[in-house]
Amino acid sequence: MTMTTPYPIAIAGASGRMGRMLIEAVLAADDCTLSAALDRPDSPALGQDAAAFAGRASGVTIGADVEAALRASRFLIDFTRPEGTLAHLQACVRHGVAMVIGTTGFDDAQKAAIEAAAQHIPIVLAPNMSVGVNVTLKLLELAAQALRDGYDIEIVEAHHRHKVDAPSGTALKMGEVIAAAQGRRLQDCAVYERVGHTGERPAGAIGFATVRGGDVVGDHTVMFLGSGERIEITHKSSSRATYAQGSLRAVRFLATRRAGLYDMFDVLGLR
Ligand SMILES: NC(=O)C1=CN([C@@H]2O[C@H](COP(=O)(O)OP(=O)(O)OC[C@H]3O[C@@H](n4cnc5c(N)ncnc54)[C@H](OP(=O)(O)O)[C@@H]3O)[C@@H](O)[C@H]2O)C=CC1
Ligand SMILES: O=C(O)C1=N[C@H](C(=O)O)C[C@H](O)C1
Repeated sequence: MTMTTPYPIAIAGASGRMGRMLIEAVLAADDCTLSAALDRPDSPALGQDAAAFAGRASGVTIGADVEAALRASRFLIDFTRPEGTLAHLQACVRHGVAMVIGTTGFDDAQKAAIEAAAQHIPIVLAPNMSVGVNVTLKLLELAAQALRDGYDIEIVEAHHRHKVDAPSGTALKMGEVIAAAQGRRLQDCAVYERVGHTGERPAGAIGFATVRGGDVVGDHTVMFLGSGERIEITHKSSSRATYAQGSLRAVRFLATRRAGLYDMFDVLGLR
């Protein structure tokens, strides 16, 4: 019987909704080990055991020393905020640590910084790590090609009251996938707001609508609205565990990859 060394994984945003889900997933996976848990220097979680929220002891204390965390790690999974991810990115390049980035809400300059870092380390960047959402993106590619003419496209997403970015990274990715499948660019056709006397809907627009409230984990619906019929493609998340499991699949994928920027289509073989 051959024994392999488990992947040493640091989790950033350890006390966040996704951070906790990821810590549980890493502790439950035979091929992974929790090497470090990071939070902000002013976080009340510092000094606690990383699994204390679940009434368990992991033996890993939540800290704010990024350099020490990365010295002990081969991978960093980061679901924080764009500024946090960007700071961690530079540290990962210095330490040669591979990254799985789930954070959303990056601007163009921040995306360019991630692309530049991927020349030095392997990175999986995806606004949604769930298998179901990524299969939905493939369905949207097909639908967008077949429903190119005569169908108006609207994307509606709903999330919990704590979400800070809109539209969701997933909704934006859906828009990008649809636009690309139709030979267009999202920035040329996206409509993010409608208020007052808007006039008639411009042909070819891709509209976005955002709902925020309660504890909704993440719902996305794309409508293709024609004359006499409409097609709706919906994905609903009922647990954040799917994002955590997808992130561990991304770690396993990165373990055999050189520097480069990858996404969940690469991880799941959907390209
Ligand atoms: N790709 C995917 O599949 C998914 C992506 N997401 C995305 O992941 C991100 C996190 O979501 P969620 O877990 O719900 O958010 P939370 O607010 O629950 O958690 C964020 C964590 O990151 C920490 N943090 C915030 N700012 C910084 C910073 N500048 N530097 C370091 N750490 C920081 C927070 O600390 P503190 O509490 O002290 O602020 C907290 O621990 C969001 O962008 C969300 O859209 C979410 C689910 C799935
Ligand atoms: O903030 C969240 O919760 C989620 N964020 C991601 C996004 O912005 O698409 C993924 C998922 O929808 C949950």
